[in-house]
Amino acid sequence: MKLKALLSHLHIPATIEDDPVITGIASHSKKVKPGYLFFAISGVEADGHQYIQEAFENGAAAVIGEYQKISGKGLYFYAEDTKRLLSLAASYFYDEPYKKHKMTGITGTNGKTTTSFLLQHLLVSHGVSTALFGTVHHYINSNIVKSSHTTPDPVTLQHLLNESDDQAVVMEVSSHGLEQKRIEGITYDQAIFLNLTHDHLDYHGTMESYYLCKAKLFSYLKNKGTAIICSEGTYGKRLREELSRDNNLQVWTYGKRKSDHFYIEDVGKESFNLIHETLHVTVPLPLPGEYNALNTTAAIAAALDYGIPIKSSIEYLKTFEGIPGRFEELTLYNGTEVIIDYAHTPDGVLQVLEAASKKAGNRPLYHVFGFRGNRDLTKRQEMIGISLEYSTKTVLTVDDLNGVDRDQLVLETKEAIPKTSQMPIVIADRTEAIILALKEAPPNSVIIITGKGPEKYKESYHHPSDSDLATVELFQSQNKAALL
Ligand SMILES: CC(=O)N[C@H]1[C@@H](OP(=O)(O)OP(=O)(O)OC[C@H]2O[C@@H](n3ccc(=O)[nH]c3=O)[C@H](O)[C@@H]2O)O[C@H](CO)[C@@H](O)[C@@H]1O[C@H](C)C(=O)N[C@@H](C)C(=O)N[C@H](CCC(=O)O)C(=O)O
Ligand SMILES: Nc1ncnc2c1ncn2[C@@H]1O[C@H](COP(=O)(O)OP(=O)(O)OP(=O)(O)O)[C@@H](O)[C@H]1O
Repeated sequence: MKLKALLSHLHIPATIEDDPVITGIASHSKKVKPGYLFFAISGVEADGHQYIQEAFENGAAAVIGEYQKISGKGLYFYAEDTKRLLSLAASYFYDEPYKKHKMTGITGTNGKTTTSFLLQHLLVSHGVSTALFGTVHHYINSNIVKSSHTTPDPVTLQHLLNESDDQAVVMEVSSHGLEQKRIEGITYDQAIFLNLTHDHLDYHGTMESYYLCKAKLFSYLKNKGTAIICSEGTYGKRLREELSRDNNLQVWTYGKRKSDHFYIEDVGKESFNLIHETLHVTVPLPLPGEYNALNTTAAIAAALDYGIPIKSSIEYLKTFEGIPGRFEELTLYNGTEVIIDYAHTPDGVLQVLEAASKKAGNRPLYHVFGFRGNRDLTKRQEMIGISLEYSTKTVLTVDDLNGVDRDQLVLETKEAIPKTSQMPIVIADRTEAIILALKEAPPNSVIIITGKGPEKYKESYHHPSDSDLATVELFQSQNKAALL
């Protein structure tokens, strides 16, 4: 692709004699190769304009930045909003690959991974080849691609969209992705709003700006595209009101009210009832909890928009195999049931503990979890409060340190404990904390470990294990051996 064509697509005026061939796009100076177009971006940690020289040294054919002028030599163009331009350029460079697929974007504080796995399962079961972008992994042309971000950076995203020969693309769209305009240059056929509750206030500042950021996903919908909105919660209702004024969209709501296009009732352990227009059906619950009945309804509604009848989706749900680290269950030799879950927000913890305590009934419920360093501190106290309310015993530990000293994180965690009579145990070593719960919980208890889900530990701990599941399995194998 020639530089002039790219600049003209981005509406950047340029009078240049040479028109070099652009061989790639980059926003990180160290990824620049000869012939690349480099975008200088002012970020949270660094300022890409400081790396322009390095980009030229690595062979950049040209640079686009937000400074009016730069010192030094090289083809430089001034423009506003390089984050947006980077995404538009990447989309153009890779031939606007969204056009090859039917595109679904899913946003919300919690449930993006769950809903995207469910929708992918329904589509694939119906014979629609489906790519997936998300936290656990990306999935392109039936191959798993490692994921470093829920919503990848624009160059990776557009490259993978171009690589994908899949008919459909189901994409988790994070608020960071939206704020950083990573999805600019994509038009969606359908977009799903799951919920909005307390998270990421370290980044967004207020719930209002967090909401406005999430709501932006719907501005990327095509004309007559479908908006699927969970109308539970104030923000879902607000979005429904705002979008229903837009005659260019098809707005479907789901929730627990008869006024919803898809409404649910009688959520049990195994199934729930779904009502859509004149259809009343019983749907198998693929994962426990009312929140998963809602996630499943979102996936069924999205599948219907793809032309998949609800009754077919119900059949397909019977073969859903679950998701790593989302209410993942295993039973110990002594009858205790262990649940590994990715809940890491107050609402996520509340929902999953409600489901776990229903499962536990009169049996003791132990809860092990910790906080990530350098992430929204304001949600911690609420999360501990919820844990203390639902669990027989709470064991607090650490999650990823993210550069924070472990003792410091433990101190911050202790400071977040609400002043209640029931004090949680605090154990700095995550493997020790899990093993303590496993040892202490009487036979036939329920133990829930939240926060990390399937992710590998980033820290090293006392016991030789690299994930919550591996720690439980280590304990299980040692104790089985002791019994023999
Ligand atoms: C806060 C945040 O989201 N930051 C993301 C953002 O970084 P940034 O724009 O702030 O970049 P920066 O590090 O300040 O650097 C500024 C610029 O200088 C450039 N640079 C920097 C160094 C250098 O040597 N040369 C160079 O050119 C950088 O490439 C960048 O363009 O853009 C980068 C490139 O796309 C991302 O890798 C980075 O993700 C960081 C690592 C991150 O942890 N992000 C998380 C919070 C995130 O995005 N999470 C969401 C899911 C959240 C959830 O729902 O749980 C996700 O979608 O994954
Ligand atoms: N609809 C929901 N409402 C509230 N909590 C939910 C919902 N769905 C899932 N959860 C809880 O949130 C946790 C994370 O779920 P999931 O991974 O599907 O969300 P996510 O939005 O993809 O999160 P992330 O982007 O951080 O990975 C689950 O393990 C569960 O505890």
